[in-house]
Amino acid sequence: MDRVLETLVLQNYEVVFEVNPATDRFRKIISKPDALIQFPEEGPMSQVRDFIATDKICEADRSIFLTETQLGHVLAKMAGNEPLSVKYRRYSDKNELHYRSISFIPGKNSSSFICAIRDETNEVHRQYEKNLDLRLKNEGIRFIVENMCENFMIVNVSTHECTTFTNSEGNIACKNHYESQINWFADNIVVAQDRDRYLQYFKLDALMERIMEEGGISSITFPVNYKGGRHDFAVTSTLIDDPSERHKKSRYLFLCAQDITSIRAAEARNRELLVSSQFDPLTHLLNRATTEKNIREHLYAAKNDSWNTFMILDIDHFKNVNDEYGHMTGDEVLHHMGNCMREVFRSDDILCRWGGDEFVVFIKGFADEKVLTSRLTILRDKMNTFSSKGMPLQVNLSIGGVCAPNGTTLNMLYQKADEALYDVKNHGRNGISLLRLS
Ligand SMILES: Nc1nc2c(ncn2[C@@H]2O[C@H](COP(=O)(O)OP(=O)(O)OP(=O)(O)O)[C@@H](O)[C@H]2O)c(=O)[nH]1
Repeated sequence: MDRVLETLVLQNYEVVFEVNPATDRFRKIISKPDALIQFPEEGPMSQVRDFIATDKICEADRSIFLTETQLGHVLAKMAGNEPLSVKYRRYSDKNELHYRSISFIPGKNSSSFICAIRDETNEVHRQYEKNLDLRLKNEGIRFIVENMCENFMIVNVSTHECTTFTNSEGNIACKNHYESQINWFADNIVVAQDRDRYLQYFKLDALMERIMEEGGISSITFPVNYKGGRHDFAVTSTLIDDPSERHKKSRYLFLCAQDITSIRAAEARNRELLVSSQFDPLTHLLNRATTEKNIREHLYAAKNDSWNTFMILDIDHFKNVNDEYGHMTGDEVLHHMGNCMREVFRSDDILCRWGGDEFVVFIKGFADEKVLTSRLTILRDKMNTFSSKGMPLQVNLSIGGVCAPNGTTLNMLYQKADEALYDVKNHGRNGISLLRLS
């Protein structure tokens, strides 16, 4: 068998003919026993073409097959030394699509050429699967880059070769060596004070270990100089196996870098908003709405046999302070009141500016009048010694309060404390009255 035929056999051709172009007749040279079509030993070449063109060929491929396999077309191609292989698809008896080809190879002399038929279905499937994996992988990367992060890096952990995708600059992908890339970032964008922390974290072995320790994903945030300003970047890393290399698994490190500057700023704004919605800006005590909510939550959750204390603290003749010393001094007094309350009560107590010159203290699970009175006395002393711009200004407080078991509603607590306060106001102010509900 000559070399051409040997090659054809090795390449798994099912049927090989020698064709005489002068007579347009074939002579069968090789026919594998499992060949799909068993052709006669010899006959007109048109018989082969017609048979294939009618034998369950895929409709879309028929006319191109007939055109490309015409003798004139075949001879013209071979004269130009162009290899000619016509691909076509046919359905099997089970209606499965098979990928086949018919190839035309020049013979030793111009009096004959070789025509060979082959089934390529398995190869096409293998190629398709590989392409599908690659497509899926690329689609996945594109999705992540477009939707989740601006910058993305894939590192082959065996070769340390890395590809960096930069979405902010129009999906630029560049190949590099992992360590060079990390060093480039360290030299060019990472803020100097964080350089060591950054380099330490991104040492490949250490990072891979950390990913495993942290359950498959590791994240870090560090500041960078980027787009002409200081930005916060969050980098999230994970390890994956390359899905397209089934037999020889390669590990890849995926790193997503997200600019979280605006998210951080929004979080800070939200925190500020939350604080300003809960606190009184002048005294930094809780405002009335938050206090009512917190007290109700406590009353709802606390044990029924516990006792609480609710007190209203009112500055005496505060209107006179404003009128005599001015509104600014009045504000200073209110501010001072807030500071004194924080000094005297515990951080766990609910301290509130209820409104105007009226303050509220709610003490959870505590109702010892003696202790409370001594605390209130300290508070009154502190307010008495208030001075504005070196000028002493005596500020007196009237305090009404109630110690009550937990089942008492907030409305009832307020009402009883207000009655006690009214009593103090009616008896010359500057005093304390604590009721005990049973
Ligand atoms: N400086 C200042 N004054 C305020 C503020 N809020 C309310 N006030 C003033 O607080 C004063 C409260 O006056 P009143 O309710 O008559 O009470 P009072 O003068 O303390 O009189 P008694 O409670 O009866 O002793 C009013 O003049 C309000 O204008 C504030 O934020 N700053």
